[in-house]
Amino acid sequence: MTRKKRKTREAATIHPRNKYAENPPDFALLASLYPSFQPFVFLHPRPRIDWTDFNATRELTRVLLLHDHALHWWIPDGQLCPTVPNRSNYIHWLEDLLASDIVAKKNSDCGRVRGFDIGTGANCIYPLLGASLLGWSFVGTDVTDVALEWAEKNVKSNPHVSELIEIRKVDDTSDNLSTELHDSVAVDSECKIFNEMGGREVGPPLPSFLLKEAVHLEKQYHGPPILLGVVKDGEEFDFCMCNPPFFESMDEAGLNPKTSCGGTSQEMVCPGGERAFISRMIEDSIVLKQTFRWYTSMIGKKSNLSFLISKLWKVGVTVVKTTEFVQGQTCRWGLAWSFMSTARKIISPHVTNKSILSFMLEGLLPQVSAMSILQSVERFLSTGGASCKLNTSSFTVDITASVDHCRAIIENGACQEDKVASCVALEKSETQLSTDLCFRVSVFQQIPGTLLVKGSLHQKSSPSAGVIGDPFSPSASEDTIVQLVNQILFM
Ligand SMILES: C[S@@+](CC[C@H](N)C(=O)[O-])C[C@H]1O[C@@H](n2cnc3c(N)ncnc32)[C@H](O)[C@@H]1O
Repeated sequence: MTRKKRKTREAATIHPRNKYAENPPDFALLASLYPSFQPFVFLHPRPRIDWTDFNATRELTRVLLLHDHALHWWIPDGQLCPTVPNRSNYIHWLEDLLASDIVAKKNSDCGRVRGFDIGTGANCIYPLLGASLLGWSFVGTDVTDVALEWAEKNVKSNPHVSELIEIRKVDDTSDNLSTELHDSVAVDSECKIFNEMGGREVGPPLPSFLLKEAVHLEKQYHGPPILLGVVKDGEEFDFCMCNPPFFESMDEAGLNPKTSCGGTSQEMVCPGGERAFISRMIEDSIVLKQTFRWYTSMIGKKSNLSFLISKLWKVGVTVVKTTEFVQGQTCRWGLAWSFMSTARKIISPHVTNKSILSFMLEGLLPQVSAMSILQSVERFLSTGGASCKLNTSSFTVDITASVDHCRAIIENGACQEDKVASCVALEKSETQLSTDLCFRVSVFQQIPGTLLVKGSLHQKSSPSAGVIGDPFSPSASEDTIVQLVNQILFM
């Protein structure tokens, strides 16, 4: 890539609030201000450092943290050395996620944001940046003694933020506990599904496909606990973040000869690489659900990004967001997911007819098209016993269903389709089905990755339409439709 192209690409991807977006580090100025940095700076033909020299990159990080963030910082030889502009991008992306109303906000800790940094490292970079830039509080975890010792040192060297940061040791031996927790969830849920198929109502089960994933994923990651077994009872966080061990082996880790940011095998490598590590994070998040408003991780390989996104949709998250972090020739991705209910963007101010409701679906995979959404709506509702007509030219599905059908589908929405059929069949035999809802679901393609979903109530043949307090009143029906559409889309 030419320098000009690289500069344009970087400018396009560095976060606009990043301190270095407009003013990249000025090596000549820093060298004149900090004599210890001078020996590492080559002034001609333009000021630069040797990125393959660990001492140079560490000194650059030290002076940047001191000069721009008033942070005192150091790491021992060979530990992973973070680049400040790049790590700041992740913090600002999190800030955007937290500020957005995509998922409901938590009312924790008097509005103070609380984060959880998985694998904070000796450098403790994310808690230090998050606390100093934005006043966030953090729990930073790690497994190695050197990381825990130096993370503590880096926190204590900065009394202005030290109250905000707790360094927590991950107990290596507690992996059994985490595995047991996963196993007990799996067994418990399997029992629930078994009972339900026997015709007994025993509460909403976890979908069985999720259990297969859980068992499958468990086989891949055999490291120390990540979230489950580390997060304490009753704790809640606005987000977790993670720069995981990306690689499966040290050979793979040494593939970029153009930089030397160090990194020991404990920091860089885990069996199964980042795919296994983040898969375990996903698995933990299925159990911890709303303990975190956002679960996030950095991803190093694009192929893993698509693998993990499809995994997330399968386990029933409500939203997935991604971003790209580019620095120099390094490109990384950010992946975020949540189990919180998504805020529906109802376009009601100018819509007087409240029987039309619409909301946006954002952050969709490219392969999730308007037609694929409509086809899943049709398939899902037909299996549940509703009558559906898909119109491929107007991008609509017209649906006629009883309110009981709709409710059964909503209540059993986490079931697989074959389970829904049996749930609804059960309902049918026990319930008097009298009230029909006729509604249309339309899907409009917005910008790539964003669809507008509209649910409109067409007619309703209830004798008690409009009676206040009637569960089948128009507003209850609208609510039913919106819940139903949400259920279908996020199943
Ligand atoms: C790639 S380093 C990231 C360090 C730092 N956050 C950064 O961005 O520079 C990954 C870190 O995760 C730690 N780690 C590995 N497995 C872990 C686990 N199960 N829980 C917490 N930390 C873990 C490693 O010791 C290492 O410090």
